[in-house]
Amino acid sequence: MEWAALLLLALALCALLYLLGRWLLGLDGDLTLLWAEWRGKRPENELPDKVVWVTGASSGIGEELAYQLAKIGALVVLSARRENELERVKQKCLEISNLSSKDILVLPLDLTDRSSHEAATKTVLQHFGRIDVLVNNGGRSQRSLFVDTKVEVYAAIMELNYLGTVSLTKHVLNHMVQREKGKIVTMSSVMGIMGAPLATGYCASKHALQGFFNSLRPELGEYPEIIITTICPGPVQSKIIHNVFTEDLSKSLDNTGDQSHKMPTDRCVRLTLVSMVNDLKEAWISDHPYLAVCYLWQYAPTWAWWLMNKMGKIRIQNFKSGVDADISYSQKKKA
Ligand SMILES: NC(=O)c1ccc[n+]([C@@H]2O[C@H](COP(=O)([O-])OP(=O)(O)OC[C@H]3O[C@@H](n4cnc5c(N)ncnc54)[C@H](O)[C@@H]3O)[C@@H](O)[C@H]2O)c1
Repeated sequence: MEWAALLLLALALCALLYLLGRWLLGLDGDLTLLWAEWRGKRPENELPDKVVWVTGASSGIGEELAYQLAKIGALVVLSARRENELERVKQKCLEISNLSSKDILVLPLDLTDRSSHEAATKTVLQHFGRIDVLVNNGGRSQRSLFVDTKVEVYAAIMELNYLGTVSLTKHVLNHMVQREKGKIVTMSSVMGIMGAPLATGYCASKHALQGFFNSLRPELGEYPEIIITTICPGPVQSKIIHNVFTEDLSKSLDNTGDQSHKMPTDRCVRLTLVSMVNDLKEAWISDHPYLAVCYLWQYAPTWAWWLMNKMGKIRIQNFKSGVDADISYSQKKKA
């Protein structure tokens, strides 16, 4: 009788552990973020009529941000370098929302042309009278080994991902400090937390952003209504691989590989908006194994370094064989 009870207890424990494991494996964001999604403020209630400036709005995550913001009724500023692409995004925003043309400002902007950022900020203020949220989203990744990569590539990555973001933030923050309110949301990456081969420069630029914003936040202590949020996505479907820096500034990636194993763009953007309206300081948005590695990197770095060595070998092998560097971590290998 006693044995039977013990057996039943063991079986129940195994079932519980199995269910817990399945639940943990299904998570695609850190626990604070997923709690906020479940119990916190909803973007639909918080963002209507807010002026949200999105950089890198011509493709990928920035483009999807424009659509979800427009549907919710936020007033949007769309920035990137290519005006025709921004006009295309604006047209679609108008088709899927109740916004009118004046509610969406197309503002071409090159993040690396820092001398233009003050005037761009003034243009937004002239049009809308305020900036409630700046989303620093524009940026490019990297696929190249350090030994093969020219130093000029490192300078270009920092100029775009780091200095471009810092420069625009500076001008917009001046306005937010005058108003004593506003939100600055920056697309960092899980690569801003961990390190990964083939992305030494990209990781460095995202680590720089993390350090910068984590230091800026306490500098703004006397403005409790100015919120600094960094978003750390893992692999997400977008044009990022088409636009990566390689070992040479003049070279693009020959084979971009299949991207369908990555997190859908709309899910990443939804969780970004949840993070924005719930004033999260940092949010991790990723499927496994990157989400698990984020936790390890934060709480047990020795294990994370061991695991990254294993994953790193696969990344480099994939890259050299012409498939997407992250393909093997996914359940469905299509490439
Ligand atoms: N897709 C991912 O897997 C992933 C993961 C983590 C972080 N991110 C970050 O998300 C952000 C958006 O990337 P994405 O995945 O949508 O890639 P994407 O290539 O589809 O979009 C990047 C956007 O940045 C713009 N951009 C590039 N250079 C610019 C410049 N000089 N000036 C102004 N705009 C410029 C592009 O025109 C485009 O609109 C980036 O900061 C990226 O680092 C992406």
